[in-house]
Amino acid sequence: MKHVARKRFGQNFLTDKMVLSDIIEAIAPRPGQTMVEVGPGLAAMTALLLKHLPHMHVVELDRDLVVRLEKTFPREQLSVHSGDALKFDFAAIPVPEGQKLRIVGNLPYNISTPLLFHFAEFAHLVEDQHFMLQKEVVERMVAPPGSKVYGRLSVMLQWRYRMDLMFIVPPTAFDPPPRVESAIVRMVPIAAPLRCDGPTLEAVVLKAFSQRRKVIRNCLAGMFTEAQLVEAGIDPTMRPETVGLAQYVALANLLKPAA
Ligand SMILES: C[S@@+](CC[C@H](N)C(=O)[O-])C[C@H]1O[C@@H](n2cnc3c(N)ncnc32)[C@H](O)[C@@H]1O
Repeated sequence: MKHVARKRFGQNFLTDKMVLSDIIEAIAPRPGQTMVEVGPGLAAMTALLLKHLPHMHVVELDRDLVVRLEKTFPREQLSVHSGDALKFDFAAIPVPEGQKLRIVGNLPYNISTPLLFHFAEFAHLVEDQHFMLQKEVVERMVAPPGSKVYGRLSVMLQWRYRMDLMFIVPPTAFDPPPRVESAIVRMVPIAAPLRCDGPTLEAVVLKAFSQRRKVIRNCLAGMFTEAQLVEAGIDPTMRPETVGLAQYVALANLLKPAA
């Protein structure tokens, strides 16, 4: 029976064979690797990945799709985890000694930011992540300081990952087509991120970017004195989008030194 795409689950299914083959090439799956796909949908990517992998895991929220996946693929080939990826414990996936998990997915765009923050909790267990996301989101993720789109997402993710926008995918590659352009991003966790307390960094960055057009001294008034900004290597008249990751980390360490 034909599956009708559900908007509330962010369902835009990839149908373009060239794009699918480019994605698989970018992921470069190898037998023996432990891979989990988030939101497999109608298995367009899953089926191709399984040509390279004897087994993989998927996490899918839509129960109709879960049933379809279980009917299509034998259990020895596909472990289907029925549920919400935002609540999924990626640490529960068994990985052979000395190996790390690879995460892939054409993600539901309506929950992409919370999903990215959820994945970040497992960064130490992960080898890499390849995701299809809204192009604007990927541009924010990889933006350097000084860019108009550099913000909370850039700082928090660049603290944990090395990231590359691999290529752009047009709406015509999907059924139904989304209203926006998409992009593939590669995220490789940084082995030794700059030491600091994550929630404190998050709090500093959130406050800094809550009023982008003000100078950093005013954005962070009440949290840091001007002397502390200078101590962290920041000119108090800078705007939040020109302050680099190392400076935000230095500020977080002033509030709460890394354990
Ligand atoms: C953009 S579609 C991609 C489908 C398929 N991978 C493809 O490329 O054609 C997003 C998929 O994520 C699933 N999904 C949505 N929210 C989810 C969640 N919270 N946890 C797990 N899967 C979710 C949807 O049901 C859908 O299958």
